[in-house]
Amino acid sequence: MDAIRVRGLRKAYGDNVAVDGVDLDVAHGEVFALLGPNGAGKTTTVEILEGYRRRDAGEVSVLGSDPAAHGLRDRVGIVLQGTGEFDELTVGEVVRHFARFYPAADDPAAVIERVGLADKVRARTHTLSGGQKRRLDVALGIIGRPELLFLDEPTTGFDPEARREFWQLIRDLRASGTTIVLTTHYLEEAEALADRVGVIARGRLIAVDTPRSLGRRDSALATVSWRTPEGAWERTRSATPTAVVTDLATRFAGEVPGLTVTRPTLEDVYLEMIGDH
Ligand SMILES: Nc1ncnc2c1ncn2[C@@H]1O[C@H](COP(=O)(O)OP(=O)(O)OP(=O)(O)O)[C@@H](O)[C@H]1O
Repeated sequence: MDAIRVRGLRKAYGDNVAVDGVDLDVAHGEVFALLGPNGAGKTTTVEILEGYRRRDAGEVSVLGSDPAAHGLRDRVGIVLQGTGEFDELTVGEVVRHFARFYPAADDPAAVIERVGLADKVRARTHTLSGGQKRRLDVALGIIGRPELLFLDEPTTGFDPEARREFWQLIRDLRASGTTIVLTTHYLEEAEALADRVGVIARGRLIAVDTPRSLGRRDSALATVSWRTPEGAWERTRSATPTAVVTDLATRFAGEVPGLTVTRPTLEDVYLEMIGDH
């Protein structure tokens, strides 16, 4: 059985239909990224799966139960969009405090180390930087050793190095069997982490695929570009870029100036996809 199974999920706020008939399956051990523009319905969907929000219609099963009916607190970890502040408490106190809520909590010191806050154990949470607060949120999400972890825009405000460290943390969790559902606006993050991505636009799931194959990206035409002897840039789109490059190499009798061969990025296909909706 899948970790998550959703059929015909619907949620409206007054006249505003935020989630409009979403079907979704997430396998055990999978990392699934939900992409979509602001207001597309990602957070609403995820909050329904977490049991934080009630749905208007549809079937939802999370780890075999309906999140609206059953507490899954011990088995599910949740990182909401931006909290990370606990008044005068220190990082160590907050993580130790949350650890007490779980029957099989991880070691607080080890978790703090894993999220890269070891040198902030004694810092009061309100003194942390934005990115450090998000790291604390992540620590609280994983302290209970969840089977399933929800992360809503987990790396917003992270510097590039912190983002890479966070990606490694997610890979470690995946390797230990944790199922992960994350929302993100960073396409390279989805590409780096996700087994599959789902694109939500206006409350509908318009595509689900691997990052490599989304929008038939893997079979899209390649763009070959190079510089002519006169110094102008030339480019051509081709299904057989190797032949184009071979031909250029012959023509230039060796090195082709400024040669690049590119295919559409995940961001390219994503933008094209949501532009149509
Ligand atoms: N508590 C609420 N009350 C009323 N409307 C809401 C509420 N929460 C969300 N909405 C509306 O539902 C729609 C979907 O919002 P949601 O937060 O799910 O989008 P999102 O895809 O997570 O966006 P973002 O990328 O900006 O986080 C939006 O039109 C939003 O205004």
